[in-house]
Amino acid sequence: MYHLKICTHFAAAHNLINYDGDCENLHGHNWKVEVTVRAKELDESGLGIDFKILKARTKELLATLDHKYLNDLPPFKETSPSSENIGRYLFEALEETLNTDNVQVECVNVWESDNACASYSRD
Ligand SMILES: Nc1nc2c(c(=O)[nH]1)N=C([C@H](O)[C@H](O)COP(=O)(O)OP(=O)(O)OP(=O)(O)O)CN2
Ligand SMILES: [Zn+2]
Repeated sequence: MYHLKICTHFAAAHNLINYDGDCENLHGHNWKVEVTVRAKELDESGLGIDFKILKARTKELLATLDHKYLNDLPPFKETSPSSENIGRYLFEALEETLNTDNVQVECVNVWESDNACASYSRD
């Protein structure tokens, strides 16, 4: 099994809901997003999936969050935009566009600062 990872980022504002503390107030982050996929086999070029495709699909998705107020967006209208929930949203959206017989999204890491990260993967 091959494991491929790309890293990109987006900037947005949010506030945690049902949270007792200063993070319930409007604030922002430069989130770093790492997407890992696994590939069973390589193509004739020796690639599990082209990093260009992985980056393009991820960036296209992150563009819908970039420079937005996350709480106003449909995925987070009823769901607190924590790094955990952002990770799950990205994971499920990327599965839709990336998963094939050969390639599956394995993990999404969402870093909200240099020292705090939430990861989402399936059991
Ligand atoms: N498990 C999680 N915990 C917290 C999340 C989260 O998404 N998942 N998010 C927040 C807030 O978004 C907040 O912005 C983070 O606040 P804080 O930890 O205080 O971040 P700092 O960068 O200010 O950290 P310091 O180490 O205090 O400088 C909170 N928790
Ligand atoms: Zn925050």
